[in-house]
Parts: sequence; structure tokens; C-alpha cells
Amino acid sequence: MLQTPMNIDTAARMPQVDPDPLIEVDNLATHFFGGAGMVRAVDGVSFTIPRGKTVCVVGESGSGKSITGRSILNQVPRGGRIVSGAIRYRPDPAEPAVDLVGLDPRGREMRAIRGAQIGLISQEPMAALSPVHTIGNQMMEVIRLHLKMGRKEAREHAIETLALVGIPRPADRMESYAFQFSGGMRQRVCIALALACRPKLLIADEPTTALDVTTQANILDLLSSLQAEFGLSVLFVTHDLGVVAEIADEVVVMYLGRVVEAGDVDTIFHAPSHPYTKALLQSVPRMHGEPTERLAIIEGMVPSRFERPQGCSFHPRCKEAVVGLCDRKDPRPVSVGNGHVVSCLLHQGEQS
Ligand SMILES: Nc1ncnc2c1ncn2[C@@H]1O[C@H](COP(=O)(O)OP(=O)(O)OP(=O)(O)O)[C@@H](O)[C@H]1O
Repeated sequence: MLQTPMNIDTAARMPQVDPDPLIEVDNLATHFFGGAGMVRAVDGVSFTIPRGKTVCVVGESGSGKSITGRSILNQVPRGGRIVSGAIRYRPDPAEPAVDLVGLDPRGREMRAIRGAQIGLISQEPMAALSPVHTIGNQMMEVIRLHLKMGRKEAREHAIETLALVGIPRPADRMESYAFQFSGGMRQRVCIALALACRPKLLIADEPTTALDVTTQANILDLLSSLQAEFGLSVLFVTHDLGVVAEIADEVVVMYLGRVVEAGDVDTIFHAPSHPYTKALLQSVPRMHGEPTERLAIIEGMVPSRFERPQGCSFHPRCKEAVVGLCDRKDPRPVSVGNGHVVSCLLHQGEQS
């Protein structure tokens, strides 16, 4: 655990509603179709990614965090597809947005965006790196493909990018293979690959989960400094609220494919509204708590991925659920001010 939620610098992070986000995810639905039934991995999700900010997507396993990220890349795993909604991407505020959902996932336009303007780093660097090509060749391939540079210029750009992410002796390491790097250094190489074309958005899917705590802290520091240097937007997928407290500007809390609460990090940690968000926060160890205090656990199991409970999906596990309301009515996300959105029947009296 890197930091408890209590350590957030509240003054530095005032709530803001961005009128001109880089990405606007609007009622996105991504489903999987298989013999066992249909899975609504992402089921009507809306949120924005502001320019130069970090949005953390949190939730338990299976809540749809990764598939939301993959949907933005328009690269949904086999068996799944985006069935509705829009992902409006606006790299240049002076130009109209492009709806990524409307682009052919394998088409020229999407391939020009993916990898060049939207980069991905994931939990397992080995899966992202080729074991049979040198790091230099992999870097140069991406750079030459997207930035149309010649060999010499691409090599210099690759070395410069490896140096930027803290690879020592970058010119020498161009000749190394992935297995010749430690776990932390390998993740730095992945970050270099994702940043090689200086993207607008970095999607980071649990990039530090497999690393030890010190290396994890170093990678988070690196991401923060790169973000400041390049004005990057970051979508950070994680189940670790300590990491969220460390890096998030905004937080999107997901449960069973839906957004249950979203807002700036200060609001989510200090004034959460949704019972699920409160339960998640209560399950995090605090440095200043009584040593004898027991950690709260979220009662019950995440329901089957094939069957959404009737009413509010969280009601079977919710301590605040009201019989006759929460087991009957499906809540909708409601804005409660300053970019704070809550999807809970107990917070939408005005809508009931
Ligand atoms: N390739 C796939 N085929 C079928 N279902 C899938 C596939 N990938 C994901 N799903 C389903 O979609 C839902 C959301 O998965 P997703 O990976 O986005 O969850 P997550 O919140 O990122 O969880 P985790 O933290 O465990 O990665 C889950 O029910 C999952 O089983």
C-alpha cells in the first residue's frame, strides 16, 4: 500500500467540470457473445477524460474496467464487440471530435490513432514485448510506422525515449531483448513503446500490479513526471485505492459494467455517496486507524456475470438497500453537482 486515502492534498485538487475533454465516453455498451450466454461487460458507461489529467477506473474484478479501456482503443477481445454508444475523441480542440466507435477497428484511421495517439501499457510487459526482437527494433518499427521517420532519425528518437523513461545506457540497451530486463525496467520499456509517438492519451491497465512496492512507486512517479512533461491524459485501470489516492485527478467507480459513482478524487475519497464506493473505501487499510480496528469487507459475492440482479445491481450486497425500492428499480446516473455523478436510488429522490 503506497498511501492511504487520507494523505490526499485536498487543496490542490478542486472539483472541476471540463467543458472540453479529450475523450467523452457516452453510454458505451460492450458485450461478449458466447455459448454460455451474453455478458454485458460494459453496460451503458459514460465519463470524460480531461486533457492532461489522470482518470482512475476502480472496481472489483469483473466490473468492466479493462474492457472499458479496450473499448476506447477499439480493440475488444475476440467474442466481444461495442454494441452501442459513442467514444468522442477530440485531439485538437479546434476540430470536431471523431467517434472511435464509428471507425473500423482494423481500418487505417483507427490504426493510425491506436499506438500513435492512444498508447497502452498493461499488467504483463512480457505479453506486450516480442521475445525475438531487440527492444531497439520494436521501438523503431513503431516510430517508423507512425512518425514516418528514416532509420537514423527513428533510432535517435528511440534512444531519446528510452532515456526519458529512465533506461540507463539507452543506446546500448537498444540491442537487448525483453528477457534481459528486470520486471520494473521491462515496464519502463513498455512505457517507452507506448510513448514513442508522443500520444495524447495513455491507457494504463493495472501497470504496477505485478511489481514490488518500491518499483511500483517508481513507475507511478515516472508516469506523473511524463504526464507533466507531455500534458498526457491518462486512463488508469486499477483495483488498488492506494494507487488511486496517489495519482488520480478524477475517479470512476464501476460495478457490474456500470458507473456507480464518478467525481474528482477529493469528493470520492472524502465525501463518497454510493454505498459501494463507501464499502470499497472501508476495505482499505489506513495508516492512522486504531491497530485493533477490523477492516470492513464487502459482504456477498459479485453476482454471476450472465445475470444482473433485478433493481439496483448492488442491492443484494448493499447495507443501505431499501426493500421494495432497491430490489425493484434500476437507478440511473444523476449529476449531483461539480462533475460528481451518483447512480443510487437513495440519491435521486428528485428522479423517483
Ligand atoms: N474475452 C472475454 N470473453 C468473455 N468475457 C469476457 C472476456 N473478457 C472479459 N470478459 C468479461 O467481461 C466482464 C468485465 O471484464 P473486465 O476484464 O473488463 O473486468 P475488470 O474489472 O477489468 O476485472 P479484472 O480486475 O479482474 O481485470 C467480466 O465479466 C469478464 O468475465
